[in-house]
Amino acid sequence: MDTVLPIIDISNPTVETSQKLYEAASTLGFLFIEGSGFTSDEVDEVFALSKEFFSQSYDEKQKFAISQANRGYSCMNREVLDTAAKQGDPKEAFNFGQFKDNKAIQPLPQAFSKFEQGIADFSKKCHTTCNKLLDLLAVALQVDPAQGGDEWFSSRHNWEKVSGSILRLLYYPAISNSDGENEIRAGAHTDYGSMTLLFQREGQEGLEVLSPVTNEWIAIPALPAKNSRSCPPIVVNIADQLSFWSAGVLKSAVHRVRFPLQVRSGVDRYSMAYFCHPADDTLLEPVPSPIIQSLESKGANAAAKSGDKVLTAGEHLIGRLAAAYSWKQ
Ligand SMILES: O=C(O)CCC(=O)C(=O)O
Ligand SMILES: [Fe+2]
Repeated sequence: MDTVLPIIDISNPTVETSQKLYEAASTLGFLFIEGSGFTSDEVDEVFALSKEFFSQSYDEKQKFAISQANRGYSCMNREVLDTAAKQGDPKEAFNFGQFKDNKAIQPLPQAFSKFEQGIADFSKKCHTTCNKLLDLLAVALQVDPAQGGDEWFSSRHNWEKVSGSILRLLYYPAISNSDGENEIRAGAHTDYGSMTLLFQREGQEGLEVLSPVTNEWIAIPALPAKNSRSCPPIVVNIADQLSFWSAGVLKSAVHRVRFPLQVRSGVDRYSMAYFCHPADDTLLEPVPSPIIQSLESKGANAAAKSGDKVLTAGEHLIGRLAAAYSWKQ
């Protein structure tokens, strides 16, 4: 199928798969994966819980208001993704932090606590999928075997270690106003972690990517599933920390959500994002890759090269969240 993004099948990955992934990651920074192993049933189940939670009253949801640890409910206009914007994003979200022994480390509303194990499994599967993609990127980057080789990235994303990884349910209610067509529902931003998986629903499009190649906004479709068992292709995007590690060779592209069709037809958008982060104590230092070293690139980690202090993943995240939620640091 022709789409604006490549669709990469990761069910039986080869060196060619890792090349395709690298190609997409180093140009647009966005791609679709299929053959991920997620079934439509397991994805639909989490979307159903999401719908149930967001349909509750404001007061009910606010009992789980987002904390500085970035867990819980973020109400309409709470988060300012584009920090240059005057007002917050007209969207709602619920963030699940890490799970320990399949239990959330945050209070959960009833809509979720009854399915805690299922959400923990889903979150872990997202994390495992990201680690599979990270290994494939390391193959393409020919990371020095003596320094971690194909597992250089994934060894920094141990599921058991404390990290900023978040499973986020998103809800963009249809807003009927005349200029709604241009309404920005999630301000332009890059993601903070290493990479993000995004689950969308057919007929509820809205994601747009600012192409690092042409500097034009590209509308990302929501594609149908390949067969009745598997879930629709999942959007994958490179985020800031992979860009840091790769001196900007892997692109953490700016993206946003803007309602085109939905507003006219009055359809809500539900999406789910898994923000995969390295362990908090991970140093954001250059990846030992001959490919990166051979490319002349002014990357986000230029500071590291100039001898400045190298940030840890945890330090970097605190700064970004403080800006989006006006937390005091
Ligand atoms: O809902 C979407 O499609 C995108 C959300 C997003 O980019 C984010 O939450 O970082
Ligand atoms: Fe994002």
